[in-house]
Amino acid sequence: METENNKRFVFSYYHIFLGILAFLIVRSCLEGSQMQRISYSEFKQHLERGDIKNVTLRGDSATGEFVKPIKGRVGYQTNIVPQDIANQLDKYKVSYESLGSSSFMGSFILFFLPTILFIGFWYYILKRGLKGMGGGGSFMSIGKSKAKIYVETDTKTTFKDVAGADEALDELREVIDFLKNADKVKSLGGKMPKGILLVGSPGTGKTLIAKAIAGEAGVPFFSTNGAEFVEMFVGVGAARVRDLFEQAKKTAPCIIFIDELDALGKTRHSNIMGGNDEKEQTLNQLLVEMDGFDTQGGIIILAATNRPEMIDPALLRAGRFDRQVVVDRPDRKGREDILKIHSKKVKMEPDVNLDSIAGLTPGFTGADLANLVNEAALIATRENATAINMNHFTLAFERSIAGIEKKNKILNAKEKEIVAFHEMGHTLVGYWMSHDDKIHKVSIIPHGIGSMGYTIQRPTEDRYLMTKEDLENKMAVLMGGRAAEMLIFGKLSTGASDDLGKATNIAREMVMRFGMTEELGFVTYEEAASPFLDVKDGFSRISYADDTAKEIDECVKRIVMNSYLRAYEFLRNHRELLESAASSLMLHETLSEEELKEFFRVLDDERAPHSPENETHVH
Ligand SMILES: Nc1ncnc2c1ncn2[C@@H]1O[C@H](COP(=O)(O)OP(=O)(O)OP(=O)(O)O)[C@@H](O)[C@H]1O
Ligand SMILES: [Zn+2]
Repeated sequence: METENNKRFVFSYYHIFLGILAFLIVRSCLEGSQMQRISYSEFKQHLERGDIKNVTLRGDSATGEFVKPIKGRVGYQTNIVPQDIANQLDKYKVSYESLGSSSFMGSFILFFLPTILFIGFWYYILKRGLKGMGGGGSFMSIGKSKAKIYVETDTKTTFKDVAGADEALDELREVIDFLKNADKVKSLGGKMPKGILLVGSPGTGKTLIAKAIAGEAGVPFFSTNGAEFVEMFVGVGAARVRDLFEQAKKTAPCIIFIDELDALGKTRHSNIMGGNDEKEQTLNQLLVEMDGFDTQGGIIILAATNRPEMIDPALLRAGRFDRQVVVDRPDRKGREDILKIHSKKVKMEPDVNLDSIAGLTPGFTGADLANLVNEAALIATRENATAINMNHFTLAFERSIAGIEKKNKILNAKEKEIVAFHEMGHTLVGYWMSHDDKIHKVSIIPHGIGSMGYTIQRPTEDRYLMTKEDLENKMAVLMGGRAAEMLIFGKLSTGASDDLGKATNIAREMVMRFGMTEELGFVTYEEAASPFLDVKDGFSRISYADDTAKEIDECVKRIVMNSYLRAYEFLRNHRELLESAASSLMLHETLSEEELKEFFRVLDDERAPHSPENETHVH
């Protein structure tokens, strides 16, 4: 919203400029083309012939219309002899008026104002451009306060206003301690991350969380939007970034929040023509500012995005936004809590069951739920009800679901079932194959583009070396999703393509890089890259024969298939466990490490020794 307003403001500002200019130019052109310049004697001849219709006197200058067009001109302009003119006009009875001797102002407006406006306009643009490029410190103030920067010095929002994002909040708690005790941390020489990137779908509460951190820590909250920085004139965005940091430094400790960081885009490599200097300059300025201050000053920059892949890698490097916190869509319990928060602001009948509404709304974000409560309140008002009842909620739900389904990927009951089995397949195989790895969390809440649910496995220690067996286990875990789907539904779905891709890559590496197959021996078949050629450009040289290529493909296929069969066998032998775990996942949508223990206990009893894996994130 705010972005829009600001843009409109900026646009109209320039447009008024251009409008006046165009008007004046067109007007003077029109006048010029319709007006004939004549000498005073010519004028007197016309007077004699009765060609002159009227006369307007402005000091020494006279303008007016002919009775009928002469040489295509309807009017004339001439310089008069002031002592003579009145007599002449009276003699021929031509109507005239005098506008006094304001000819200076008149010609000033007519001739100089457009020029001045024009020069001023370009001067203005040039100066702003220069300023952005780091020139002309004396013009500093020109760029001030153009970007919409919101400052809240006394934020009332706290963590109490946020629900269903406990993990994200836990990760951010230390930031609050840091801001609260900025002085102490400083004296101890402690280090904090400068930038934290909140990643999550629109409406999951990223802005809310950032504000709540400021509220909890009791520090000012500067917020702005990445799109604010991208203007049509080079250098403006960079100037705004500088302003923002200048202001923030004065009020440290504080939080700077930049929404839609992705608006600054990934411009640096994608622009062959060298265009879009504006984005690049803005981005560079942000990098400079981030590198230029240290967190001991007590400024923490939070940024939000729902398209982390669009963010320039330079922004993610150490010392910048090197910490990422995922803000997920809320699970069932989270949704209930969010509903509780928002329904506190309205009046509700006791029959309203928030838990069952939470059950109806998988995939809804915090913003969607806030809207739902709002909508229900509107419906209740329209019905002149004294409080919101369950019926109002049902109506509101029906109204909002269509839009939300379109906007988000919301699973229907059948899809939910398939995804639950798929994810549980990963989870159980994962736990079985690698007992050292902790399964951290499993969820069927859509997580991002191209993935349905997810399973997060955390390695208990960092791994540098992996054995053949490790890799095979890893592949089996990846194949566990599809294996579970096949076992239960007997059908293939598209949900496993990401897994298959990852498993295939591992198999390829085993064959081609690690020399782990008997058929192809301890030989690497890596594509030999010349130092002068970029492998990614497709110019790499293949250092093996066509027959070998075929053999490699077959080998890869066999390895992947074997891992699939291993996963399938395991799940077939534990079908009951799979079913009960999947139905629990369907109900709760997310299962934590703690909640999974119940199912893992069954496996613990028959465990075979296995080795750990690296962290895998399988879909
Ligand atoms: N976890 C939550 N708990 C409570 N309310 C929430 C939550 N998430 C969102 N909301 C509600 O939705 C509103 C909009 O959320 P917010 O603007 O913070 O989302 P966002 O993730 O920043 O979205 P965007 O990516 O569009 O900027 C909040 O003001 C709040 O009322
Ligand atoms: Zn999967």
